[in-house]
Amino acid sequence: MKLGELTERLFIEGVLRNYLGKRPPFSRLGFPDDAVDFLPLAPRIVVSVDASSIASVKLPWRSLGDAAWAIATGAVSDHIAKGSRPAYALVSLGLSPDLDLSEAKAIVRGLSEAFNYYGVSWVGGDTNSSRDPWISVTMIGFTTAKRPPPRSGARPGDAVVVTGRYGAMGYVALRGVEEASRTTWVVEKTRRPLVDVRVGTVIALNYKSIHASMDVSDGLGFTIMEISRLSGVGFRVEKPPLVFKEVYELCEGRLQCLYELSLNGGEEYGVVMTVSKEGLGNVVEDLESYGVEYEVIGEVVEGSGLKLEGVNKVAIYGWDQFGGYVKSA
Ligand SMILES: Nc1ncnc2c1ncn2[C@@H]1O[C@H](COP(=O)(O)OP(=O)(O)O)[C@@H](O)[C@H]1O
Ligand SMILES: Cc1ncc(C[n+]2csc(CCOP(=O)(O)OP(=O)(O)O)c2C)c(N)n1
Ligand SMILES: [Mg+2]
Repeated sequence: MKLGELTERLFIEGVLRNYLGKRPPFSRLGFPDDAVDFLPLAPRIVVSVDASSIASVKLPWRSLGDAAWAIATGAVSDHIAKGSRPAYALVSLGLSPDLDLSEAKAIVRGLSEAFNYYGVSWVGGDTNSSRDPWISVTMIGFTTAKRPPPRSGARPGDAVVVTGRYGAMGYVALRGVEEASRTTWVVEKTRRPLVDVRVGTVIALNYKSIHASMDVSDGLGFTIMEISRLSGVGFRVEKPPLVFKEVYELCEGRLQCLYELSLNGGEEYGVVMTVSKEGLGNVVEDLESYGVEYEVIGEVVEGSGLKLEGVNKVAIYGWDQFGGYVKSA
């Protein structure tokens, strides 16, 4: 059956409502009301919206559910970088009347699985008709941090901490989708991108010493360049971030190769943070105690741009919604 035959009303009542979370504690409004309400779970409320057409994340080896998961993960990631615990999601869907009900269900299931994994409650949204299907996720989170770290706060002397593991999407970006689709580990690592929500807790605990922070959605190199540009500082990088074991094998210890694969890509949702020298010990201790994967890759310096120690210039491509992979350094 096509959505056009089912009607919006029956899709909402018969499908979507089964995936909505319980009402937030003490709320008065919720499905099927005009809006939702809730009590804040921490003093500072953090809100973001992140949308994407399904086509622009649908690598050939991703199912519709995987693509929906990827978009939900992108929305969670922005909160983590700001020290926020994402709690409630409102989702707008643009779906074609020609879409099979089974495909629409796969999208809704992918979103729901992601929200369950991250502990986010799907509390509302909006359903629309669109020829090119898209998903928009409005995320509401909370933080105890009095000053969530901005992109623009990096200072010379700060240590550069990068969480997460890299290299699989770099492989896709550099070698192309064709070759990547034949490479099992790349397919496995990129099918459903993951965010480590514990990083958000560490950032909230250490907000005083984390001067800048940004999530890696559009590529690690691009993210570093963006913090550099917005903070008016340079980055001196002495070692690559953690990469997947297959990347170590592939690069056979060649630094140039490790940097090329780890700095390019995107959708490898770690966080880049710059941390005061005095605060670094506590940040590292907290990352260790939560079992977060991280590496201290270098330091913030006076000047501008990204200087990689021990290698020639590495071309850096960032993901751009309009341009695809665009050279940024
Ligand atoms: N359509 C829009 N209306 C208002 N602000 C926008 C819009 N698109 C982007 N922005 C703002 O531009 C800034 C940069 O966005 P972007 O680089 O896309 O961040 P991210 O990579 O985390 O999605 C953000 O502060 C975002 O809120
Ligand atoms: C078909 C296809 N081409 C390219 C990519 C790579 N890609 C798509 S979106 C994206 C970045 C993340 O998405 P975006 O919505 O720009 O996140 P934001 O920066 O807004 O947080 C990347 C690397 C992909 N996943 N699928
Ligand atoms: Mg972001």
